[in-house]
Amino acid sequence: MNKTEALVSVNHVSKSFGKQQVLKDIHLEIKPGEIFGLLGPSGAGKTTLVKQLVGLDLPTSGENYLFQEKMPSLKLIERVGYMAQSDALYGELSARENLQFFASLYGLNGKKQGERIEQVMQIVNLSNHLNKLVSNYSGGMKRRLSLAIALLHEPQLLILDEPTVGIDPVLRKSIWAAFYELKKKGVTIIVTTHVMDEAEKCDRLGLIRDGSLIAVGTPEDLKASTNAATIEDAFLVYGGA
Ligand SMILES: Nc1ncnc2c1ncn2[C@@H]1O[C@H](COP(=O)(O)OP(=O)(O)OP(=O)(O)O)[C@@H](O)[C@H]1O
Repeated sequence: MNKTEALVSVNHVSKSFGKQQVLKDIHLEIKPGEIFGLLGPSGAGKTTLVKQLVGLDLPTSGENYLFQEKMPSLKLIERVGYMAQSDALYGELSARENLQFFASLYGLNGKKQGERIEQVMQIVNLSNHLNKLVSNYSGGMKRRLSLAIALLHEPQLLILDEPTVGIDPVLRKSIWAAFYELKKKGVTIIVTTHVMDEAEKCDRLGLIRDGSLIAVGTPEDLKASTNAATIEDAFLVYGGA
Protein backbone atom coordinates (compact mmCIF):
# COMPACT_ATOMS: atom_id res chain seq x y z
CA MET A 1 0.00 0.00 0.00
CA ASN A 2 1.42 3.39 -0.86
CA LYS A 3 1.23 6.41 1.40
CA THR A 4 -1.60 8.13 -0.42
CA GLU A 5 -3.93 5.24 0.38
CA ALA A 6 -3.19 5.21 4.10
CA LEU A 7 -5.22 7.42 6.43
CA VAL A 8 -2.72 6.87 9.22
CA SER A 9 0.96 6.13 8.66
CA VAL A 10 3.28 5.34 11.51
CA ASN A 11 6.70 5.61 9.95
CA HIS A 12 9.47 3.83 11.88
CA VAL A 13 8.44 5.41 15.18
CA SER A 14 10.47 4.90 18.34
CA LYS A 15 9.99 6.51 21.72
CA SER A 16 12.12 6.53 24.84
CA PHE A 17 11.38 7.92 28.27
CA GLY A 18 14.85 8.33 29.76
CA LYS A 19 16.58 4.99 29.36
CA GLN A 20 13.36 3.07 28.80
CA GLN A 21 12.50 2.45 25.16
CA VAL A 22 8.72 2.26 25.07
CA LEU A 23 8.15 2.11 21.29
CA LYS A 24 10.56 0.27 19.01
CA ASP A 25 10.57 1.07 15.31
CA ILE A 26 6.81 0.82 14.82
CA HIS A 27 5.80 0.80 11.17
CA LEU A 28 2.10 0.65 10.44
CA GLU A 29 -0.49 1.85 7.95
CA ILE A 30 -4.20 2.13 8.63
CA LYS A 31 -6.66 2.35 5.76
CA PRO A 32 -9.68 4.64 5.49
CA GLY A 33 -12.86 3.09 6.86
CA GLU A 34 -11.32 0.28 8.86
CA ILE A 35 -11.69 -0.52 12.53
CA PHE A 36 -8.12 -1.11 13.61
CA GLY A 37 -7.37 -2.61 17.01
CA LEU A 38 -4.11 -2.13 18.88
CA LEU A 39 -3.96 -5.15 21.13
CA GLY A 40 -1.41 -5.70 23.85
CA PRO A 41 -0.91 -6.22 27.55
CA SER A 42 -0.70 -3.41 30.06
CA GLY A 43 2.46 -1.35 29.56
CA ALA A 44 3.01 -2.53 25.96
CA GLY A 45 3.00 1.02 24.61
CA LYS A 46 -0.52 1.41 23.18
CA THR A 47 -1.33 4.68 24.93
CA THR A 48 2.09 6.10 24.09
CA LEU A 49 1.42 5.43 20.41
CA VAL A 50 -2.13 6.80 20.28
CA LYS A 51 -1.09 9.96 22.14
CA GLN A 52 1.38 10.61 19.35
CA LEU A 53 -1.31 10.00 16.75
CA VAL A 54 -3.50 12.72 18.25
CA GLY A 55 -0.55 15.08 18.58
CA LEU A 56 -0.23 15.04 22.38
CA ASP A 57 3.27 13.60 22.34
CA LEU A 58 6.20 13.33 19.96
CA PRO A 59 8.25 10.35 18.79
CA THR A 60 11.94 10.21 19.68
CA SER A 61 12.53 9.16 16.07
CA GLY A 62 10.28 8.52 13.08
CA GLU A 63 7.11 10.34 12.04
CA ASN A 64 3.35 9.93 12.26
CA TYR A 65 1.07 11.06 9.42
CA LEU A 66 -2.70 11.49 9.60
CA PHE A 67 -4.54 12.39 6.40
CA GLN A 68 -1.06 12.71 4.81
CA GLU A 69 -0.29 15.51 7.29
CA LYS A 70 2.65 15.17 9.65
CA MET A 71 1.66 15.16 13.30
CA PRO A 72 1.35 17.16 15.42
CA SER A 73 -0.91 19.37 13.30
CA LEU A 74 -3.54 21.79 14.54
CA LYS A 75 -5.23 21.60 11.15
CA LEU A 76 -6.49 18.14 11.94
CA ILE A 77 -8.28 18.86 15.21
CA GLU A 78 -11.70 18.94 13.57
CA ARG A 79 -11.15 15.68 11.72
CA VAL A 80 -10.08 13.62 14.70
CA GLY A 81 -12.02 12.52 17.78
CA TYR A 82 -10.01 11.28 20.74
CA MET A 83 -11.11 9.50 23.86
CA ALA A 84 -8.31 9.28 26.41
CA GLN A 85 -7.87 6.43 28.83
CA SER A 86 -8.79 8.54 31.82
CA ASP A 87 -11.91 10.61 31.52
CA ALA A 88 -11.36 14.37 31.20
CA LEU A 89 -14.72 15.51 32.49
CA TYR A 90 -15.93 18.27 34.80
CA GLY A 91 -17.53 16.50 37.76
CA GLU A 92 -19.18 19.61 39.13
CA LEU A 93 -21.06 20.14 35.87
CA SER A 94 -23.95 18.13 34.44
CA ALA A 95 -23.41 15.88 31.42
CA ARG A 96 -25.27 18.42 29.26
CA GLU A 97 -23.00 21.23 30.45
CA ASN A 98 -19.91 19.11 29.74
CA LEU A 99 -21.18 18.39 26.24
CA GLN A 100 -22.05 22.06 25.66
CA PHE A 101 -18.56 23.09 26.74
CA PHE A 102 -16.79 20.68 24.39
CA ALA A 103 -19.24 21.39 21.56
CA SER A 104 -18.50 25.12 21.71
CA LEU A 105 -14.76 24.38 21.62
CA TYR A 106 -15.44 22.80 18.22
CA GLY A 107 -17.54 25.78 17.14
CA LEU A 108 -20.75 23.77 17.41
CA ASN A 109 -23.43 26.14 18.68
CA GLY A 110 -27.16 26.87 18.67
CA LYS A 111 -29.67 24.39 17.27
CA LYS A 112 -27.03 22.14 15.74
CA GLN A 113 -25.33 21.84 19.14
CA GLY A 114 -28.56 20.74 20.83
CA GLU A 115 -29.23 18.19 18.08
CA ARG A 116 -25.76 16.68 18.23
CA ILE A 117 -25.91 16.43 22.02
CA GLU A 118 -29.17 14.47 21.76
CA GLN A 119 -27.74 12.22 19.02
CA VAL A 120 -24.48 11.32 20.74
CA MET A 121 -26.18 10.68 24.08
CA GLN A 122 -28.58 8.33 22.32
CA ILE A 123 -25.66 6.43 20.81
CA VAL A 124 -24.13 5.82 24.24
CA ASN A 125 -27.49 5.22 25.88
CA LEU A 126 -27.34 8.10 28.34
CA SER A 127 -30.24 10.23 27.10
CA ASN A 128 -32.02 9.90 30.44
CA HIS A 129 -29.03 11.18 32.38
CA LEU A 130 -28.29 14.42 30.56
CA ASN A 131 -28.99 16.66 33.52
CA LYS A 132 -27.22 14.58 36.14
CA LEU A 133 -24.00 15.90 37.66
CA VAL A 134 -21.04 13.97 36.29
CA SER A 135 -19.73 13.44 39.84
CA ASN A 136 -22.83 11.27 40.33
CA TYR A 137 -22.09 9.16 37.24
CA SER A 138 -20.70 5.61 37.58
CA GLY A 139 -17.33 4.74 36.02
CA GLY A 140 -19.00 3.13 33.00
CA MET A 141 -21.29 6.14 32.53
CA LYS A 142 -18.27 8.44 32.54
CA ARG A 143 -16.60 6.30 29.86
CA ARG A 144 -19.74 6.51 27.74
CA LEU A 145 -19.96 10.27 28.21
CA SER A 146 -16.31 10.59 27.14
CA LEU A 147 -17.17 8.61 24.03
CA ALA A 148 -20.16 10.88 23.36
CA ILE A 149 -17.85 13.91 23.59
CA ALA A 150 -15.39 12.34 21.13
CA LEU A 151 -18.27 11.86 18.67
CA LEU A 152 -19.76 15.37 18.99
CA HIS A 153 -18.05 17.04 16.04
CA GLU A 154 -18.54 14.06 13.68
CA PRO A 155 -14.82 13.33 13.21
CA GLN A 156 -13.62 11.26 10.24
CA LEU A 157 -11.11 9.46 12.43
CA LEU A 158 -11.84 8.26 15.95
CA ILE A 159 -9.00 7.27 18.25
CA LEU A 160 -10.28 5.51 21.35
CA ASP A 161 -8.04 4.40 24.20
CA GLU A 162 -9.73 1.44 25.90
CA PRO A 163 -13.23 2.81 25.28
CA THR A 164 -15.16 0.00 26.93
CA VAL A 165 -13.26 -0.42 30.19
CA GLY A 166 -15.78 -0.60 33.02
CA ILE A 167 -18.68 -1.08 30.63
CA ASP A 168 -20.88 -4.16 31.05
CA PRO A 169 -21.20 -6.73 28.22
CA VAL A 170 -24.67 -5.60 27.11
CA LEU A 171 -23.65 -1.98 26.73
CA ARG A 172 -20.32 -2.99 25.23
CA LYS A 173 -22.29 -4.74 22.52
CA SER A 174 -24.39 -1.65 21.84
CA ILE A 175 -21.27 0.53 21.72
CA TRP A 176 -19.72 -1.81 19.19
CA ALA A 177 -22.94 -1.62 17.17
CA ALA A 178 -22.42 2.16 17.19
CA PHE A 179 -18.84 1.68 15.93
CA TYR A 180 -20.10 -0.41 13.02
CA GLU A 181 -22.69 2.27 12.19
CA LEU A 182 -19.93 4.89 12.15
CA LYS A 183 -17.81 2.62 9.97
CA LYS A 184 -20.70 2.38 7.50
CA LYS A 185 -20.59 6.16 7.26
CA GLY A 186 -16.91 5.96 6.37
CA VAL A 187 -15.43 6.76 9.78
CA THR A 188 -12.06 5.15 10.53
CA ILE A 189 -11.65 3.89 14.08
CA ILE A 190 -8.51 3.04 16.02
CA VAL A 191 -9.18 1.32 19.29
CA THR A 192 -6.76 0.08 21.93
CA THR A 193 -7.75 -2.92 23.94
CA HIS A 194 -6.51 -5.85 25.92
CA VAL A 195 -9.88 -7.57 25.76
CA MET A 196 -9.66 -10.52 23.39
CA ASP A 197 -13.35 -10.75 22.45
CA GLU A 198 -13.20 -7.10 21.49
CA ALA A 199 -10.14 -7.73 19.35
CA GLU A 200 -12.18 -10.25 17.32
CA LYS A 201 -14.55 -7.44 16.34
CA CYS A 202 -11.84 -5.37 14.62
CA ASP A 203 -11.20 -5.49 10.87
CA ARG A 204 -7.47 -5.68 11.50
CA LEU A 205 -5.27 -5.91 14.53
CA GLY A 206 -1.79 -4.81 15.44
CA LEU A 207 -0.34 -6.96 18.21
CA ILE A 208 1.98 -4.93 20.37
CA ARG A 209 4.27 -6.22 23.08
CA ASP A 210 7.11 -4.49 24.92
CA GLY A 211 6.98 -1.60 22.46
CA SER A 212 7.27 -3.79 19.34
CA LEU A 213 4.61 -4.48 16.77
CA ILE A 214 4.84 -8.26 16.61
CA ALA A 215 2.12 -8.93 14.01
CA VAL A 216 -0.53 -7.17 11.91
CA GLY A 217 -3.50 -8.76 10.17
CA THR A 218 -7.18 -9.62 10.29
CA PRO A 219 -8.21 -11.67 13.33
CA GLU A 220 -8.83 -14.60 10.96
CA ASP A 221 -5.40 -14.33 9.32
CA LEU A 222 -3.62 -14.06 12.65
CA LYS A 223 -5.38 -17.18 13.92
CA ALA A 224 -4.91 -19.13 10.68
CA SER A 225 -1.22 -18.37 10.36
CA THR A 226 -0.55 -19.54 13.91
CA ASN A 227 -2.99 -22.47 13.84
CA ALA A 228 -4.63 -20.89 16.87
CA ALA A 229 -8.28 -21.16 17.86
CA THR A 230 -8.34 -17.75 19.53
CA ILE A 231 -6.61 -14.40 19.23
CA GLU A 232 -5.21 -14.97 22.70
CA ASP A 233 -3.49 -18.15 21.52
CA ALA A 234 -2.27 -16.42 18.35
CA PHE A 235 -0.80 -13.65 20.49
CA LEU A 236 1.12 -16.21 22.53
CA VAL A 237 2.50 -17.85 19.39
CA TYR A 238 3.71 -14.48 18.06
CA GLY A 239 5.75 -13.99 21.19
CA GLY A 240 3.31 -12.53 23.62
CA ALA A 241 3.96 -15.15 26.28
N1 LIG B 1 5.42 10.11 30.45
C1 LIG B 1 6.04 8.96 30.73
N2 LIG B 1 7.22 8.94 31.39
C2 LIG B 1 7.86 7.80 31.64
N3 LIG B 1 7.41 6.57 31.30
C3 LIG B 1 6.24 6.52 30.65
C4 LIG B 1 5.49 7.70 30.34
N4 LIG B 1 4.36 7.33 29.66
C5 LIG B 1 4.41 5.98 29.58
N5 LIG B 1 5.52 5.50 30.16
C6 LIG B 1 5.92 4.07 30.23
O1 LIG B 1 5.80 3.54 28.94
C7 LIG B 1 5.37 2.17 28.99
C8 LIG B 1 4.18 2.00 28.08
O2 LIG B 1 3.07 2.68 28.65
P1 LIG B 1 1.66 2.81 27.90
O3 LIG B 1 0.77 3.62 28.78
O4 LIG B 1 1.88 3.29 26.52
O5 LIG B 1 1.17 1.29 27.87
P2 LIG B 1 -0.23 0.69 27.46
O6 LIG B 1 0.03 -0.40 26.49
O7 LIG B 1 -1.14 1.79 27.02
O8 LIG B 1 -0.74 0.07 28.84
P3 LIG B 1 -2.22 0.06 29.49
O9 LIG B 1 -3.00 -0.97 28.76
O10 LIG B 1 -1.95 -0.32 30.91
O11 LIG B 1 -2.74 1.43 29.35
C9 LIG B 1 5.12 1.87 30.45
O12 LIG B 1 6.24 1.18 30.96
C10 LIG B 1 4.99 3.24 31.09
O13 LIG B 1 5.41 3.21 32.42
